[in-house]
Amino acid sequence: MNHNRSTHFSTFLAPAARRRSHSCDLLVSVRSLAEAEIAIAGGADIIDFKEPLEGALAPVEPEIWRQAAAAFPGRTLSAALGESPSATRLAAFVPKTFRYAKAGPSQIQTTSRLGQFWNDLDLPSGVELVAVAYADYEAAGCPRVDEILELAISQGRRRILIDTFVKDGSCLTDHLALDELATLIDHARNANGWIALAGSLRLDDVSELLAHDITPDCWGVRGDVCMETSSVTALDRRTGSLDPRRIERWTRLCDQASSSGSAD
Ligand SMILES: O=C[C@H](O)COP(=O)(O)O
Repeated sequence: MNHNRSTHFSTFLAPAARRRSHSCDLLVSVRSLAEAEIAIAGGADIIDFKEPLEGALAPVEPEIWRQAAAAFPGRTLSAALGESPSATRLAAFVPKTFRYAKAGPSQIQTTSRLGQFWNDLDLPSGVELVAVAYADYEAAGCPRVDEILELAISQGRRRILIDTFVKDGSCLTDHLALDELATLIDHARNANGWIALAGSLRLDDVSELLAHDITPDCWGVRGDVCMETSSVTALDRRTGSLDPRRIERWTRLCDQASSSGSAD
């Protein structure tokens, strides 16, 4: 974890603001109904459908969304739509009982084009867009995280996910320093936003972030809840099978984070 890189942010606000009324959700990305059942049994709050083999935010087949909507009524379901133009093409197919849809900003170089991209997504009315920002924005060819957060706030969008675009083993904190993350969370909270952190995070990373009072509204994970294989590549890990014990460990950590936050 790199704590000492230069920052685009000038302020570092007090941790108390970050912990205000804090409760913490766990989002687990799954690629099938069978995986969704494992994630639900392990205590995940948000079941996010995506195909990890195809990229950071790649969609599963819309047929899997439809089956999930029928199989898991009452659960909080999310669909990864991919980047543009896939997201634009798929938005209207998200089942209306899904709660969230995530759309990636890669190769959209300006905030004005990104704002238009979001506005053009034809999501069913009950499905809320989660605006995604990539910590490795240069590799993704999109605006910086703080610019995307600002754009989301200016459009009245509450949900933002900070993820990584390149899944090569580097993680969120290799691209964003602690003070940057703290400032982003405070900024989102002050605008009544909800902010999720992801990006090849491991349990140890999350423990360390929590120890530094980095307390988002949600942690998102795929790779670290998959079985460890003999292969060491990050791609193999995140495309492997889900490990129920690891999901439970993440759930426990989120529960602890929620209870310590709500005591403030
Ligand atoms: O939305 C969250 C992502 O699915 C996280 O995936 P990852 O932990 O493999 O980076």
